[in-house]
Amino acid sequence: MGVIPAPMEVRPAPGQDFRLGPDTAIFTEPGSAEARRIGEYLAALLRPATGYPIPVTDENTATITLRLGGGGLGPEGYRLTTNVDGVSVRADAPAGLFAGVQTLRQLLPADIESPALVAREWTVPGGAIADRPRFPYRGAMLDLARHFHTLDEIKAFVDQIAAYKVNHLHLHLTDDQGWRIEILSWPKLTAGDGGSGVDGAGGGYLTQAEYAELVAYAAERYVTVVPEIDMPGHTNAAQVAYPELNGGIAATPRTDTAVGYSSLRGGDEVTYAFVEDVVRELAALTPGPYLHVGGDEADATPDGDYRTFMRRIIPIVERHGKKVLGWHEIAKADPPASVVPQFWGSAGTHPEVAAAATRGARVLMSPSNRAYLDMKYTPDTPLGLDWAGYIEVRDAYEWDPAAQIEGVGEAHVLGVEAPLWSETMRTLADVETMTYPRLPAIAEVGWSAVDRRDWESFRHRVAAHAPRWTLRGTAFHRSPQIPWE
Ligand SMILES: CC1=[NH+][C@H]2[C@@H](O1)O[C@H](CO)[C@@H](O)[C@@H]2O
Repeated sequence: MGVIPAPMEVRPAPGQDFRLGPDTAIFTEPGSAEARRIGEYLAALLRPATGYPIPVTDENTATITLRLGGGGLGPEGYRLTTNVDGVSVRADAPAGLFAGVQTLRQLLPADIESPALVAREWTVPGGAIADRPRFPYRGAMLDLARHFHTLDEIKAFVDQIAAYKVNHLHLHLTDDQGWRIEILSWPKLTAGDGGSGVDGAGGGYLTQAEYAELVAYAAERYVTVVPEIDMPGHTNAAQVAYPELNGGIAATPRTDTAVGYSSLRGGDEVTYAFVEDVVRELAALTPGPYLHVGGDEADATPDGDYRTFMRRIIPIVERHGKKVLGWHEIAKADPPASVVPQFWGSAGTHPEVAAAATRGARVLMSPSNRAYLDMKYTPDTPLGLDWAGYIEVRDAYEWDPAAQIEGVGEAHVLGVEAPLWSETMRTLADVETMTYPRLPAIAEVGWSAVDRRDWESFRHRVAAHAPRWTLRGTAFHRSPQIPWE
């Protein structure tokens, strides 16, 4: 069975396959609008290829049932049982139902992903699955600053990652080359398309209405949006728009990919008025619990200023009801335990991050030599960078988030996230080529128990996903490590 991420427990029941037919219907219990919406989502997945009407009903005669309650496997866990009479998905919460639906989707033949009718048998293998994630946070990050992606492209990306139970989308909205989110109280940030992007291509920005639409779209797929305003470094675009943020000197627009040269001025009160306005507006548009403040590569910020800055802005974010995420340098500001450092180094000893974990912080793991999907697969990969090394599929798969940093074990790990920095990626196809098949690998790293993970099994399972991506029009890299079908 080619399910990715690998479920916790699978008990096949030979001879108990369920066949979908023209009379197949989906039951969701009356009173749960969310369950009903998940039922409609599933029906919309099944109708095009099967050609069946697949009504969603609260009639208990349906053969596919989505029920809330009695799962006993936590907020994202589910139980999926299939026999000749039908398929039952049971979960304690809607997110678990949605996870079970993604598994059901993968239990059906790959042809189910076809947008057009495919005349064939549609069977679900008999058996029982009990499943729940190892870590609560499995994410992907899109860098909209270096090269912008339209709302529709980001929605397509959300559809794709939700299929692998990835439940967070981190949007890197601001950087030296561009500012990609409308802020009403600082309108010049997005004048001129928010900056032109790397090599002068890739300008653009999300209006607040578009951002709100994206957040809602993602939430319907149980993907939480995490917005990032990178500071105090990586701020050249803001300082081009507002010289007062740069001591009165207009910064020069940048389209190169250098880092570490820009900094907000920690000693100027206007800096904190700016942060307050930006955080206030963004927090109001973000139902998710996190706001990412960046904090990486603040080489132009004196250490003392960095600490002062972080100690002043962390309370601003928390006052607006959000938890702070920051790249792991934030740990040097001795932040409160509520702040989540996002680790982007490589495995080893990182005392400041370990100290934060000891104080009770949880760490989000994005080791750059494992999870950075902007790294080339091999030296001859046309797209991507190579400063963290080459990441073939096996490198993205064979690592343990609880064994990256000395002193940061299972209990300290919030989860995993795969960043896609976009210096060299301009189109959604570029992003997809770097994302597939490595993101399913990282999704399994974040979801599946260690004893359920095995490279030989994964490489064969992911090979069977290529027809799904092709039918969905998702580009992917045909890594020689995978026995593609
Ligand atoms: C956290 C972090 N800061 C840097 C680093 O990762 O590498 C990325 C490219 O791989 C680059 O785009 C980013 O600005």
